[in-house]
Amino acid sequence: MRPLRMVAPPGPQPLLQVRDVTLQYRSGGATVRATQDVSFDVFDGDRFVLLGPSGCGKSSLLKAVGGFIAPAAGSIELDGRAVTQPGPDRMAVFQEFDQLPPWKTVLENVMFPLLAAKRLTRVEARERALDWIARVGLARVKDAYPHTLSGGMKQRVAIARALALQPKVLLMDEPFAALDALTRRTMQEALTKLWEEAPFTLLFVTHSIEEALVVGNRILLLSPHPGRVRAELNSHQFGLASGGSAEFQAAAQRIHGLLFDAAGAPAAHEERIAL
Ligand SMILES: Nc1ncnc2c1ncn2[C@@H]1O[C@H](COP(=O)(O)OP(=O)(O)OP(=O)(O)O)[C@@H](O)[C@H]1O
Repeated sequence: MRPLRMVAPPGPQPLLQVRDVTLQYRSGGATVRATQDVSFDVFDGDRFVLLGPSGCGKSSLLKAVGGFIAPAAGSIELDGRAVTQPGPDRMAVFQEFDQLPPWKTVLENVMFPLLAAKRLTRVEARERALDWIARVGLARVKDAYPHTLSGGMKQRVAIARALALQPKVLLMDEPFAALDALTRRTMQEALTKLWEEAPFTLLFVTHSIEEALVVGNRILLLSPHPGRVRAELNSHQFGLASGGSAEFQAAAQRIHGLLFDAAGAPAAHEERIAL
């Protein structure tokens, strides 16, 4: 079945081009296919969400864009260059709270990649790190060690650390999934606010339909294992304030239908649907 392609891409050249990407793993002598012929474009300033059921290959796609795994078929280009390995132009934030070295303070954690990239002096790196720590609201705990911070605070450090390096794309793999509902909401707000203050390009993985609508301006729906593109949707009309609205609920229903319900599945031809 051909995927729905609802929206003409905004802007001329995509920053990130994913073309017909098939990802697979060797596991115990067998081949596990994670995605099949997945294509999408991400444009500068997009908040692009990969949404789909567990096991559809969202994390694998993020890892491939990160340069951690190579496609078995297809290509990934960032700014016109083939992605072949990890690089500081693609910083990642993961779900796990243990992604920060525990022996470094908040400030040292944020400074570390800046120093490792060797683009800034120590003084400049410190200044940049302090700025980002303040932007994520952690100035007060800049000298604290990760084990003294809450899950939400640790994720804020990880976000500051990633954005301080000014990557071309920020990769986020279910970054708020391990947080309680209230903190998750606060983190969605914090991320949106950071983007509004200084837009960056985001590739965000979630299996929460609501989170996809709130965080993303464009959403790629993937079918169950192995992941194929099911549909691509514009969701820029929704934000943090839209949560309870009838329009938001209807959009969430519609996406649910596209993902899980054969009756709600699109016809075998391209059609335009409004969220
Ligand atoms: N290292 C690996 N070795 C073997 N198979 C793997 C490996 N990593 C992922 N897979 C398989 O690839 C498929 C896609 O996994 P992936 O983690 O990318 O999906 P996902 O959509 O991110 O799932 P979830 O939402 O549960 O995190 C799954 O069948 C998974 O079991």
